[in-house]
Amino acid sequence: MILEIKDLKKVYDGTTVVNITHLQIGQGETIGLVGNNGAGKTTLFRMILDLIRPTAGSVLSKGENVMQSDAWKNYTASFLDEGFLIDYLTPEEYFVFIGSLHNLTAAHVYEYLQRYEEFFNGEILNKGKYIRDFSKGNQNKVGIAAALMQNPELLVLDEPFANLDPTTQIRLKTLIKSLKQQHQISTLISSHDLNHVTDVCDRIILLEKGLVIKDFNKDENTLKALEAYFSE
Ligand SMILES: Nc1ncnc2c1ncn2[C@@H]1O[C@H](COP(=O)(O)OP(=O)(O)OP(=O)(O)O)[C@@H](O)[C@H]1O
Repeated sequence: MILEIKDLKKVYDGTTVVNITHLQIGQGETIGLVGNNGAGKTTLFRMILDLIRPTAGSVLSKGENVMQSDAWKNYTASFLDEGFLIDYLTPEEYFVFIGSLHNLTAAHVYEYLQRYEEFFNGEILNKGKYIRDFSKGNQNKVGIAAALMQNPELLVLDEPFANLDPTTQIRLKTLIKSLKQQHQISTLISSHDLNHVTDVCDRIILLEKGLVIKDFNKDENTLKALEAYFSE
């Protein structure tokens, strides 16, 4: 087990926005987190990454509380939003910087980037532009690729398909699936795209008003079941 959530609560202005009694995430699981706007997905991710503190409860990563240990930072990579990027760098500079945090040389980083040529679709590298001047979709590509580059054991992506063009969405799904096959990586993906999330994930967790309403392994009926749930 890589993650364990115990009695986790976040309360804003008297409203409980996350309320999860117990949740376990196993090694190698690809988990899709779905739920309508305001369900608490991003808040949950922020507590998993110790970006915000819970009102109560804890997140344990390999048994250690993420608020009290730094160990998880060595094997966890994430991209939640553009706040993770550094606007005044070019994508190349940003990748080299992130690589340096993980002891990757610039040469390693450039070698790694070649593998993502298709995903970048000629729009990211050698443009002579700063990250701030890229479109939102292309900024997302930079953030996602930088997260994948860290070769993490736990990968957390908040709405990675949003803002990507359909071609890149499909390429991202292929990337996530191949990562899963090659490494025992655990992945948490939030998404409003029920098609993509059921395609790529083997377990789906449905949040509503901060509560886990459903938690099930994917089978051939999952997409229909989710569509029925959300059309009620
Ligand atoms: N800093 C904050 N202060 C007050 N309320 C907040 C804060 N951050 C989040 N919330 C509230 O918490 C609830 C959950 O928000 P969250 O962003 O986690 O939902 P989400 O499931 O990620 O939604 P979306 O699908 O729209 O991204 C919402 O009602 C939101 O308004």
